Amino acid sequence: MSQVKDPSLADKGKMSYEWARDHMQILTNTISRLKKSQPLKGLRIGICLHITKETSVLIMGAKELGADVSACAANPLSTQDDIAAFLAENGIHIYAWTGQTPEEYDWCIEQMLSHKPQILTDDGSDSHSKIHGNKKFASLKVLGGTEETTTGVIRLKALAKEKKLKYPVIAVNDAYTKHMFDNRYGTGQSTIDGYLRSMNLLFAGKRVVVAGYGWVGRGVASRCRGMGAKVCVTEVDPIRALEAHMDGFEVAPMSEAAKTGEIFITATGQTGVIRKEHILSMKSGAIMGNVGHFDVEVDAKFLLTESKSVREVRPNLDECVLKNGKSVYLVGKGRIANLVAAEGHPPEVMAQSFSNQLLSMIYIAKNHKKIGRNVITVPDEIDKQIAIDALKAMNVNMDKPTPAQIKYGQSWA
Ligand SMILES: NC(=O)c1ccc[n+]([C@@H]2O[C@H](COP(=O)([O-])OP(=O)(O)OC[C@H]3O[C@@H](n4cnc5c(N)ncnc54)[C@H](O)[C@@H]3O)[C@@H](O)[C@H]2O)c1
Ligand SMILES: N[C@@H](CCSC[C@H]1O[C@@H](n2cnc3c(=O)[nH]cnc32)[C@H](O)[C@@H]1O)C(=O)O
Repeated sequence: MSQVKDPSLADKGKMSYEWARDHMQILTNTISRLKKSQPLKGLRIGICLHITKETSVLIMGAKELGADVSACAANPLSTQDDIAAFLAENGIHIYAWTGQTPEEYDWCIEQMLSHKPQILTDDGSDSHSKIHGNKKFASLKVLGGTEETTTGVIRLKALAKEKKLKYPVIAVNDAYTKHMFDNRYGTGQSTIDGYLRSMNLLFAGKRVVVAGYGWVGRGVASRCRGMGAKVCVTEVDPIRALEAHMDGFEVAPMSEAAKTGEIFITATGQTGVIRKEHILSMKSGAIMGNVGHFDVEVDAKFLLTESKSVREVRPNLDECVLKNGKSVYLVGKGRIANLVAAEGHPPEVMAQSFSNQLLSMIYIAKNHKKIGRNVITVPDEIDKQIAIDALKAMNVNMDKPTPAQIKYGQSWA
């Protein structure tokens, strides 16, 4: 009951799964610890995440804890086909392959939902939003859900604000052990990886423009600086712009940065951050892409449909010859470059995010009635425990406050 690109890739996928699993100690320890008690026994779990080697460790973990799992991709271009084949061979109902059309992407989400998940885990809220916006799924009885990323949480909070949210959701993104590490260090590294695989040009000495100085933007800007680039940040929030300035970055509006930038990376979750007028003012040779959310941060539609000509000059790099005669380049069709042009975040950082996911699924299973139709954060004790586990996995020791320090810290005198 699965649909993947090539089932014969399962053995390759198994090796990839094992490589990730062996570097996701926090997650695998949690799975081993809970295996005996089977906290997800008999539950149907629906997963709409990037189908990567790290995600396969989470999915196999949920299965080991007793769940019946159906899965689809959270992006039409991010599926690792060997991993999808491995999961299909291991009893997961999976509908995912890379290079989906928008219609196929939609169809796969619907197939995943056809397994009637009781707990729904999403990345970007495309499946949560389908349940809320499509009558076909109105009768689905979802006990609760989780959400992996910043933009997905924003969409769910908007539903809750309009009192339209149908079930409780845990905003996994909002855990400290998720956004401070995954969004910053994970995206920081995997963005460099994605851009390098697609363009294979030198960062050192280049003028890189990073749009957005949130968790993702900070990570990307700092890693680009580490590669020797001259980084300029664009922002709309005065506090974030001030922070970027004091972190030593140049800060400018996009209309100015566009004229001098050589590599552009958007990380805002917004729409129309790099627009037609910016693109037309860029230097010939400029390379742009996105690591925020949908393919609307950079105006990919303008580049891909209104250029004089478009050709893929390297994997995941389109040369767009504009009507003004300049050639500019788009990474990964404007979709998240770190997952489309590379393999997404490294396993160690996803171990933290996915430990939050797994423990949140279990929390929903036990507490969904108590939470009500709200978006809540990951309980503090889970967040802290993951930090403790991560330190242990990385062989890092820290101090404990002494009784005298605890007393001193609580005293007004
Ligand atoms: N590619 C990945 O693997 C990955 C990982 C984590 C998060 N994300 C996504 O990246 C996006 C950013 O996430 P975050 O956690 O950094 O969010 P955030 O809210 O911390 O930061 C977003 C920043 O963008 C700024 N911004 C908004 N509109 C802007 C504009 N027009 N120009 C310049 N700056 C603008 C905001 O002021 C804010 O500072 C979200 O869509 C999130 O879902 C992607
Ligand atoms: N559906 C949206 C979601 C944005 S992706 C952002 C999320 O991807 C997650 N992510 C990054 N790398 C990986 C990975 O390798 N495997 C699974 N998820 C990942 C990460 O936790 C982050 O919150 C879109 O495709 O545009």
